[in-house]
Amino acid sequence: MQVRFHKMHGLGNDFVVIDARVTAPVEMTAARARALADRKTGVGCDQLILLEPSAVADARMRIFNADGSEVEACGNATRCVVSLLGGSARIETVAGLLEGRSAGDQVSVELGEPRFDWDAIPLAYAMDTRAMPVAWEDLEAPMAANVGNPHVVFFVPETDAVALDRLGPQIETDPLFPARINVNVATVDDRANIRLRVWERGVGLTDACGTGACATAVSAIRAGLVDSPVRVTLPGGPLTIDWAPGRPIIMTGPATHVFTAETDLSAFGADARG
Ligand SMILES: N[C@@H](CCC[C@H](N)C(=O)O)C(=O)O
Repeated sequence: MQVRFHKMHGLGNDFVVIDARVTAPVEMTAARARALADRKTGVGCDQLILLEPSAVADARMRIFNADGSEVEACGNATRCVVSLLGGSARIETVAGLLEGRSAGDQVSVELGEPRFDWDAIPLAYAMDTRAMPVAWEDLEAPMAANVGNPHVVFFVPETDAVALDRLGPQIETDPLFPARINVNVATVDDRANIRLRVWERGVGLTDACGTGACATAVSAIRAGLVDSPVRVTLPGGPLTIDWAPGRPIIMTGPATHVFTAETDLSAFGADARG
C-alpha cells in the first residue's frame, strides 16, 4: 500500500506523519511502527504519527514511539499536526481533545490539566508526588505528573552532569512505574528559566520533549520554584509553558515541516503484529 507521509520535527524531536484522514485506512501495528521509525533501515523518527478521521475533531491523532508502543500524548507532534492542518485545529487523542493555533512561526497548544495523584501517574503504590521517597544513585526525591502521559521530574544542580543515557533506561523500566515513565532531569536557572534533558519512554534521549517540558514546568510551579510562564530550554531549543492550578497547560514553540514523500507500507512489517 502506497502512502504519502510528512517528515516533521519540533526542536529536533522528529516525526513521520501519515495523514490517513481521507485515504484508505492504514493498518498500524507495533512492528510496522518500529520498522518505519528505524533510522538505519526505515524512514527514521522518534514517533510515528497516524492521523485518522474523527467525529469530534479535525483529526484523530495516534502516537507510536520508536519501539512500537502506542502512547497517549506527544506535545511536539501536536504542534506539528496543528501546523500541518493549516494552523488552527482541534485534535482528538487518547488523552483528550487538544486545541492549537499558530501565530507566525510559533504554535500554541492547550494540553489539558495535569494530574498529580499517585494512581493517575500511574505509580505502583501510594506516595506523595511532590517529593517521592525514592532514589537512583544521586537522582533522588523526584516529582511526578501526568500531562496526558506519565513523567517523573528530577530537579538537579546541573542537568548536563547527569548520566541520563545510563540512568534513564533503569528509571523508565523500574517496577514503581507500571506503565513505564518518561524521565526528566531539570535545572532551574532562575524564576523564568529551566534547562531540561529528557529520556523518553520507548525512545531514549531526544532533542526535545514537549510533554516533558510541560511536566517539568508544572512541577516547578507546583513546588514554587518558578513563575508562569516559564521558558524550558531543551537540547533542541526553548518552549514556553504557561500554567496555573485548575487551568489547562499551554505550550508554545515551533513546528518544522522537512519534506513530503511516498513509501510502500507493505515493505514495513506488513503482516507483523505486536
Ligand atoms: N516526544 C513527545 C513525547 C512522546 C511520547 C512519550 N515518549 C511517551 O511514551 O509518553 C513530546 O513531545 O511530548
